Amino acid sequence: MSKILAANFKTNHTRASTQEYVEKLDTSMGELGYLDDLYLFPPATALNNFNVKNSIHIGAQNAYPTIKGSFTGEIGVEQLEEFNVKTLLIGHSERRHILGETQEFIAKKYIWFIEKGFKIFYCIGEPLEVREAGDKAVRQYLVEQLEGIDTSYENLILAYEPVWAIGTGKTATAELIERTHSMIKEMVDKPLLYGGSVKPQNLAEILAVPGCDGALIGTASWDAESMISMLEIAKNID
Ligand SMILES: O=C(CO)COP(=O)(O)O
Repeated sequence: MSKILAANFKTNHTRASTQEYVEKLDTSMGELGYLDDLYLFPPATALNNFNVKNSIHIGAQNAYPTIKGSFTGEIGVEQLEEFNVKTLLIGHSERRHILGETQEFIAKKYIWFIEKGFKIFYCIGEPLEVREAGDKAVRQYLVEQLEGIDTSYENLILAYEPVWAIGTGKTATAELIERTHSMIKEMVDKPLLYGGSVKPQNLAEILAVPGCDGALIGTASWDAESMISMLEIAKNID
């Protein structure tokens, strides 16, 4: 099965640098003969109608469940439609833990956007203290993060991103990823990506894990050359 790669820019890149990045990636995908889908999540200010030849899909890192309205600082469907954006990241741990999104709000957002037909990348993952409490605690934590989420939705991609591995350089071991992915797959039968300090040096090992359908990459995706080298690695695994 072909692997899904996705790049989460978080609060990095400008409109101009995103344009350059997309052009570089598009050219390299052509040269490599990379035919799989690549999802990019630039900041909202860099969303655009990119003119690309390959399967590059642009998603939003966040949006408010509204077409338009009075939600200061937020963007809704009207702003996404301008750039043909039909893909959305929901449930990222930074939005849960730093921006304070509750499971109730996340579920409301999810339901709203699936009704609009959006492709959803839905993130789940436990903090360190839960991991240290063992598999049973992890399972319970992940079950709670799936509360109110219609997991039968056809356009759903899940991402398992343990909080302790995000931006820390501390990647989960292949064994732990395999065990946790198999636990999640028992609950939800959907494509499942791993995220958390994925980089060119560990991508091949991670993509080879049974039950790992791709990677959601933060830090190591921000540099176009680094991302291109990961496309090359993913292509050789297919
Ligand atoms: O949060 C992530 C992707 O959504 C992962 O971030 P890092 O790759 O920087 O650990």
